[in-house]
Amino acid sequence: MAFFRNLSKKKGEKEPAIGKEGFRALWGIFRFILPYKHYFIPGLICLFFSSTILMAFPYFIGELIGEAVKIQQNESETSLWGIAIILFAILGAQSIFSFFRVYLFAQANERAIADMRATLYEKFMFLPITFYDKRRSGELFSRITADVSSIQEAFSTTLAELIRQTLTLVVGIAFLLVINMKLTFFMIGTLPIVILSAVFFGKFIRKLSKETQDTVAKTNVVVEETLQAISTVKAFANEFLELTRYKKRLDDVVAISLRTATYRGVFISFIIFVLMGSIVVMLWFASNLVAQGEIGVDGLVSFAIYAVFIGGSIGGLGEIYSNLQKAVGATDRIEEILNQTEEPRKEGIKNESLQGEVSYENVKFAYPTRPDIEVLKGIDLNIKAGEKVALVGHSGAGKSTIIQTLLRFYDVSNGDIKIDGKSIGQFDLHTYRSQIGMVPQEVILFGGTIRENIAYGNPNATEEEIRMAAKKANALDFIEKFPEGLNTLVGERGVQLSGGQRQRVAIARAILRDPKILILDEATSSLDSASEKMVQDALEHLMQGRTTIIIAHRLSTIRKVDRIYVLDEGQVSESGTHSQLAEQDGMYQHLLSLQVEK
Ligand SMILES: Nc1ncnc2c1ncn2[C@@H]1O[C@H](COP(=O)(O)OP(=O)(O)OP(=O)(O)O)[C@@H](O)[C@H]1O
Repeated sequence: MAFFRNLSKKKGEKEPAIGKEGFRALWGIFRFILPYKHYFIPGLICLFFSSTILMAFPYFIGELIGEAVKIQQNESETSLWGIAIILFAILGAQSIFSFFRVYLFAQANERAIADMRATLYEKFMFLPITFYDKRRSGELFSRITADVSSIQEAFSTTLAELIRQTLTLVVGIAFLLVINMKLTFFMIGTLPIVILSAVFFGKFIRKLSKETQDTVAKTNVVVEETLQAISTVKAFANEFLELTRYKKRLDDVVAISLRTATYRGVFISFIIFVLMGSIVVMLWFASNLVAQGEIGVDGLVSFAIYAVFIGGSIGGLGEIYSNLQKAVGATDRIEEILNQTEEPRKEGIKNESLQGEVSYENVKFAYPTRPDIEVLKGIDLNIKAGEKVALVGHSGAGKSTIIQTLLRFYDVSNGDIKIDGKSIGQFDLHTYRSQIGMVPQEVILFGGTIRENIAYGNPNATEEEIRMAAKKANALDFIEKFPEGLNTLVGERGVQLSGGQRQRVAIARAILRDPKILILDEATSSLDSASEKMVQDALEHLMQGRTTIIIAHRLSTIRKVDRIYVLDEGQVSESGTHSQLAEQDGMYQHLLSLQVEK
């Protein structure tokens, strides 16, 4: 039956066959178990005993029945109690070993799997942004969830099953040979017919199951998309359109599932016929041997039970193989991530406090995903410590790219970026980034409380410091209006706060961080004027005493900065104060005129 279960459980994905490499990968992932070998090895020993002890069971059942027949025929006077007690002793010993096998495996496994998840997560945290540019977050998410779970199953159930079934097979066949060689060879001769027909049909059914899974997956995409954008669906009054779309997909699912079910029905009845047929043939052959006196009733009973054990273990091998396949695939994908190079963690100047002088010297840069397109084409910037500058320019001119390179998300291919006269590559990454603060364009908060979100700027901050930061960010008033105050939950990604409120929480966070260099990516969508004023006041507060780089979308907010750099297609086309640039017949003037027209 395990074979049938396997078919229905089969997921849509197809894993490659397990080769030498696959086993090597699986062996490699075993390193996570090694620290817990003092649980794992005794677990293996218990598994060995629980499996082998059980193999004595059919033998004594045969003895019991054989003895009963002899008593009936007055050939023996022994009490059956003795054998029954042995059978109970076998069962008892088997249960104790099984319990410890499960317990010890779980002790090793749960810890090893938690270590594996932590190692992967640590990797995620320290992998460079370039890694994320090439991958979808949903895909990475499934590495730490589904793939780790497949490996967990392999380490706990699958491995145990593999050992148990193999032992059952080997010990079982050995017992059978002892009972009667002729019958054993006859059984081994009929087995391939059952196995071959199961494998042949099984493959066909699996293909159909995959089709069903794919169709179901497509249906799920519709639900996922519409739930994510439910406000858009409602705003366009397209509920019925979506419903029709979904029902159409459901019809497809029903059609293909029914087709698969028909074939599965044929398959199951066929297999049962072949299975039962082979049992009938076997019993016929065995009865002949009994009639000829070659085998006793006790031998026949033991034989039948061993045959069931062996049949079960062969049936189980299919499921074991497909689980191993899944685990090998998962291992490959996990190893691929674990082998990626992280951002440097320990190199460079540590604990140096920055002054905040920033200079770009002929910086050229292309994103690794598009190496042919140079986004920065020789940028020069000179920003003294404490100065406030703005970057302006058309969409796509390279403003955000300058910030990304300043944050060392990417290394530049040419030129140098220096802070306080030292190339940024010389600093320890943690020391360096912890002195840069950022208020992003689209503030995304973490789903906890307002307090946790502000404290993200400095996890060691005291309650007083958090309140002070909220006050300076003009956020304390609105926070205190919530009944829960700082303990108010912000909802997933901060959706329960307004845009302006979210920005002020982000400003409070930056104030608490107290960075030497501050990056303000101005929100493109404008807030209402009252809210805008509060955010602007909070930003003024935040900018005091720090080098500030503002990515400006609305030119009205940057009139007072020390210098404006106008970017055009990856180059600085003009720079100067607002009044200098406004008088110049250049791009800034053009941008200004565009905004006035609005
Ligand atoms: N991760 C990335 N990988 C590849 N190309 C990118 C990436 N990010 C941005 N680009 C490209 O680099 C160019 C500059 O983009 P950038 O985001 O720096 O412009 P921007 O001036 O900040 O624009 P906006 O005002 O619209 O935000 C664009 O052509 C963009 O398509």
